[in-house]
Amino acid sequence: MELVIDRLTKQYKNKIAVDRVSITLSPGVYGLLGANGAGKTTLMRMICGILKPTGGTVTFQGIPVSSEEFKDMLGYLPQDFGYYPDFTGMDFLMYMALLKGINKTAARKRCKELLDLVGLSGMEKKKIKIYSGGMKQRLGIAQAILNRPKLLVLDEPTAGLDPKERVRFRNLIAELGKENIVLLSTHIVSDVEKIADRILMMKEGQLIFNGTFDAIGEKLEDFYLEQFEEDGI
Ligand SMILES: Nc1ncnc2c1ncn2[C@@H]1O[C@H](COP(=O)(O)OP(=O)(O)OP(=O)(O)O)[C@@H](O)[C@H]1O
Repeated sequence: MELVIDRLTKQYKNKIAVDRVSITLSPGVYGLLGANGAGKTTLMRMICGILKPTGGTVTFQGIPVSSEEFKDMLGYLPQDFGYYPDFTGMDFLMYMALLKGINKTAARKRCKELLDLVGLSGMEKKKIKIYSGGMKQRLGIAQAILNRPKLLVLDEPTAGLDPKERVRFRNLIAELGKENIVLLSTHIVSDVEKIADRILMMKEGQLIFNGTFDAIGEKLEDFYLEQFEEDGI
């Protein structure tokens, strides 16, 4: 299983948000690090086939990500995911499942299974407006994996998670990363150092590092800060 990104570029007027990024991903968990504005969201949206590149290509299993066929293999949690506050967790997941074309009986079974997996069973009949930030994030992850995606893309999924929720999240991601490609973005080093098998780093639209955590080890934080030092971050 391979996600092949080849010279991927996105230009907005006179701003190059993603600059000739080339990388091939195979199953595992990838942590995409970068300061605000580095181009993480733009890159992820192109990988998901929802933003058209200015140049370059993205293919998954040889299929262009702009194709309908690819959508069945993708799970995506956007940064600013719109939850419906008056929906219950179960209603929301069912709604997402039906949108993804899962039939009602199968959807009900899958939603229950997922609520359990993300530790939200017991909360499924409660309205989302009373959920904590971490609970909403877990519901977001549940909707992203409804269709058992082979490629899971999570934009800043660790925002708002407390330490206990972080552990739960890490275990869930590690499990999903065994057989699938999981790409998650963050600007916080400690969020990915224990989760990701590989670290990718972006700066001003370019991929400036691609390697294992072991290759930099405990110095990841220092290394990361060095890359952004001149920007005063
Ligand atoms: N629709 C747009 N029009 C113009 N410029 C844009 C647009 N979307 C993003 N940009 C610019 O492209 C650059 C990369 O933005 P992007 O959101 O991909 O970064 P990011 O690394 O995800 O940042 P953050 O961590 O803040 O989400 C930024 O300079 C941003 O201002």
